[in-house]
Amino acid sequence: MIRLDNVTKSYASGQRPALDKVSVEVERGEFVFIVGASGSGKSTLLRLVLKEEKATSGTVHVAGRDLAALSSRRVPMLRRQMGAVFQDFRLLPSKTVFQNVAFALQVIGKPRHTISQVVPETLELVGLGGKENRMPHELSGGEQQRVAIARAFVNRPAILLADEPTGNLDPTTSIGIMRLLDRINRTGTTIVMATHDDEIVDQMRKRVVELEDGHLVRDQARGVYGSQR
Ligand SMILES: Nc1ncnc2c1ncn2[C@@H]1O[C@H](COP(=O)(O)OP(=O)(O)OP(=O)(O)O)[C@@H](O)[C@H]1O
Repeated sequence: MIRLDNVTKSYASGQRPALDKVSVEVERGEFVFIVGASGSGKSTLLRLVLKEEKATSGTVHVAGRDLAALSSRRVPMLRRQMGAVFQDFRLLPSKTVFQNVAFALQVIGKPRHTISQVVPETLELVGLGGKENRMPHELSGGEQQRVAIARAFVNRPAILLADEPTGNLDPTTSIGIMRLLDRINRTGTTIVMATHDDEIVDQMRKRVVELEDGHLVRDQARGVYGSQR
């Protein structure tokens, strides 16, 4: 589903690369944590998969396509197969919960009757049934992240990328968000999540890929946060 072969990403010459000769493969339906200290390259890895950044060398394949060979015309097609959620939620503040989620379908041209059916279903799935008309500022942090997850998942993408999705949430709320991501993963969606949250990684016992200064230093099935090398 996702494959990086010997990928190096340098943002500026003279600086050490953000990723240095990283090779990793994620199969369809997997749940993978990317862990590592601040600056180790986690977000860079996710941005390469989203084709928001270009690898300096090496190749990135997503859903069978070499991203370097993908014309800019085809990028929207690629992005439709991926949802992304972030630490800071990134909701549209002047739109309701419903409108925030519906927007993701409007921009890809889905008809109104589909939107009016799929958005409430997805809000129900993430535990926000009945909150369609709230504004983002009327929601707790955990609820705002649920809206962001609904927006990322409403088009049922094959891949969900999450960059520190629990970074702004307290531990109890974070557990709820992880349960939701786990449920989405069980529907067959591949999930790659960058995180600093050791408790969550230790509880979930999923595959753990650890980065250190841009190097992949550990790839462990049913891993924990702390390195056991
Ligand atoms: N747009 C950019 N321009 C220049 N350097 C960058 C850019 N983005 C990231 N970097 C550098 O690349 C390295 C890896 O950053 P990255 O954001 O991928 O790390 P991270 O592991 O996600 O960190 P954090 O946990 O703090 O988000 C860092 O040294 C960072 O300063």
